[in-house]
This record gives sequence, C-alpha cells and structure tokens, in this order.
Amino acid sequence: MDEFDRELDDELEFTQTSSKIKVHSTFEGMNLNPLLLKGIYEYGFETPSAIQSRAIMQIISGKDVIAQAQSGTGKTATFSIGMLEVLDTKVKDCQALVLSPTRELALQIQRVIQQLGKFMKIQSYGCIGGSQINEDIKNLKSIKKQIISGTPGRILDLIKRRFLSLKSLKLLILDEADELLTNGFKEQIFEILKTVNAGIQIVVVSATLTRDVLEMTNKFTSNPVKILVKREDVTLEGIKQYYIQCDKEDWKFDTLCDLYDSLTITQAVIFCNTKVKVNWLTEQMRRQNFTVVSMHGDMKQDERDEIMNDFRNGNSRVLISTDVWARGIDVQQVSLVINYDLPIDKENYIHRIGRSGRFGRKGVAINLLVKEDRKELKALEKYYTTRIREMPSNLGELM
Ligand SMILES: Nc1ncnc2c1ncn2[C@@H]1O[C@H](COP(=O)(O)OP(=O)(O)OP(=O)(O)O)[C@@H](O)[C@H]1O
Repeated sequence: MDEFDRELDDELEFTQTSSKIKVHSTFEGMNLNPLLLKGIYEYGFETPSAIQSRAIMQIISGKDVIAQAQSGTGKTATFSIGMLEVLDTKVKDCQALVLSPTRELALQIQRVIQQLGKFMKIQSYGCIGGSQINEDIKNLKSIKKQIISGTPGRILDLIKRRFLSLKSLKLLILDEADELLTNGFKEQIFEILKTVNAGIQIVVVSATLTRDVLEMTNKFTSNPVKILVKREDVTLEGIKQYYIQCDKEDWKFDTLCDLYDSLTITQAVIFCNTKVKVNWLTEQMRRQNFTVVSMHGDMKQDERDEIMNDFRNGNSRVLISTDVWARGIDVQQVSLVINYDLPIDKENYIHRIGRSGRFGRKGVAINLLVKEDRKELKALEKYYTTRIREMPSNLGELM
C-alpha cells in the first residue's frame, strides 16, 4: 500500500457511512411503544425523514451512533424518539442526558422530548446556565427526572455538587457535537464523559461533522454506526444563497435598510459576528424607525427568554443576533437569513443559513460582502460545492 492509498484508507475509516443501514419508511414499521407512536402522530409527524428512517432504529438497537443530516431535517426527533423508546419508564432515575451548546436549544429539545413522550408520562427537565441553580436543585430533588437536556456548564456543576446523579444513565446524546467538541466546551464534555458509566450508549449528532471531530469521537464511542453526509451534499437545495457586494462596510447598513420590507414578509434573522455589533446594528435600525429585536449571550436570561418567546410566536419578525442563534433553533416561519458579517468558520455558515428552509420549506440566505469577503465566499462555494449567486432584483418572488 503506498502513501496515497494509506491516506485514502484512513480517510474512509472516519468519513464513510456504515454499510447496510436498513431504512424504515414508516413509524409503524419501527415497532415503537404505542404510547410513543401516539405522541409522534399527535405532534403532527406522518412519515419519518431520511435521517429518522435510518437512525432511530440504530439508536434503539443500543449501538453508538454518529448521525449527520442537513439542517432542519429532523435530527432532534431522531434522537428523541430513539431515546424515548429505550427508556425504562419504571426506572425513575436519570437514564438519558442530552447536551447542547446553547440554553435556548437545550430548552427547545426538552420541549420536543416532553411533547413526543406526552402519553408515556415521562419526567424530563431542562438544566441551563443563567437560571437560578437553586431552582434546578429544588426541581431535581422534588421529582426524579428520567431525561435531562442541558448545557454543559450547568450539567457539570450539578454533577459536581452531587445534585445530579448519572449512576443509572444509559444514553448520552451530544447534539451539535462538533460545536461541543471544539471551542469552549471540549473540556467540560470530556469531564462529563469521565463521570458516566463505562459502556453507556453515546449518540453524536450534527449537520456538520469534520474529519477532526469524527476522529475525536473515537475516544469515547465504540464501533459506532455512522450515517454521514458528503460535504457536497450538506447544503440544502431549498435554501437559495445570494450575495450583495457592498464594497465598504458603511454601505451594508443602507443595503439592509433597503431589504427591510422583504425581511418582514415572514420572519428573518440577521447575523453579526460580535455582541457589540449586534447592539450597534439594532440601535441604528431603530433610529431609522425599523422594528427589530436582538439577542446575544451578554443579555440576562429573562430577557433572552422574552425575546425568544416573542419571536417564536411571531410577535417580532426581524431578529439580530450572534452565533448564539446559529445552531439548532427551530422557528419554521424564518424564511430569510442575512449574514451582515460572514461567519468566522465554515460550519457556522451552514448552521446560520439553516435557520431558514426548515423541513423542506423554502429559504433565502443573503451575504453582505465587503471587498475582502469575496475570497472567503469563493472558498465557501468550493468547500461545499455550492453556488452563491449575486442577488437578483426580484427577492420578494424568491421567498
Ligand atoms: N417526520 C417529520 N414530519 C414532519 N415534520 C418534522 C418531522 N421531523 C421533524 N419535523 C419538523 O422539522 C423541523 C426541523 O426539525 P429539527 O429541529 O429536529 O431539525 P434538525 O435536523 O435538528 O436541524 P438543525 O440542524 O438546525 O439542528 C421541526 O419543526 C420539526 O418539528
């Protein structure tokens, strides 16, 4: 074997979907607990998505699973249904733990689990930073929680203080795993992994899984089933991508103001790279009498909750945010995403534009570019084998 073959072999070992994964094209065909099936239908699902038809049964089989699928294609329900099926409803201790990178996402996941498991009478709970830890302690003490969804810092804190026991844990889900295994979270994740029983089932989930991340999962999974997406298939057909060349930073603002009417057709999210810029842009927009709301990680949790609620129920239509909003948040009415700044990393580009075009809906992403961004945009096109075209004048018709 020469050097090239060896490298190719190595590459395939990490980045190839497992062979012979059975596709279950109906929920009935999965032989689920009837109470769970009832919950799925009541939630409004009729047929499983591509990832659901492949990964749910793999999770139920007890194997470690690495599940990648495009944004908005139903990964949350994939692991939630798998988890609810393997749960022993008679055991009241915590049996499943879901970790995710943001508070809003952790709570959203907990709500999905609660809804899908509605008829199973399971106890689930969301543990997130920024809320009173005493509340968590009180809640965990009063009624035992079988499923917990949380952010790594708060979960670790509760474990260390011995208010959360994972002695009966059998399933750990890492949602947005590539984010959890890089940046600020990696250490906390490995600390949590040290506290769980050896041999528990681990499920790794994201729309973007780089080779490095896949390699890292080797440290804590054993012989995982892999369901992966080739990089050229990661972008969704339904999300049209455009750019507007603004040349100078100052021109972006006027361009955004010109787009405002299109933003309010349904709902839109505008991404900036820093909290300071989110505040600045919000103020500038308001000065021009545009109605916008904003959210970022320096805001108090109460305020974040209120903004999320208003946006979720459509009371506000244009949200300016940082990457705290890039991943996982599911608001089906969002049909337009604007990158006021191009994201720093390529993965978050996919996650940001994926806030629109949820579950087969149409979406539009617009990148506002200064001169220096052209190179980066070309690099994104090449990396994902996709086209980001200059914005046409008939934006309204595209949405
Ligand atoms: N089988 C289904 N039938 C109909 N709708 C579904 C089905 N599965 C999921 N959905 C809906 O699709 C939307 C997107 O699902 P979800 O948030 O799980 O996507 P995701 O793959 O986790 O996305 P992301 O990569 O952004 O985290 C949700 O509104 C969800 O309720």
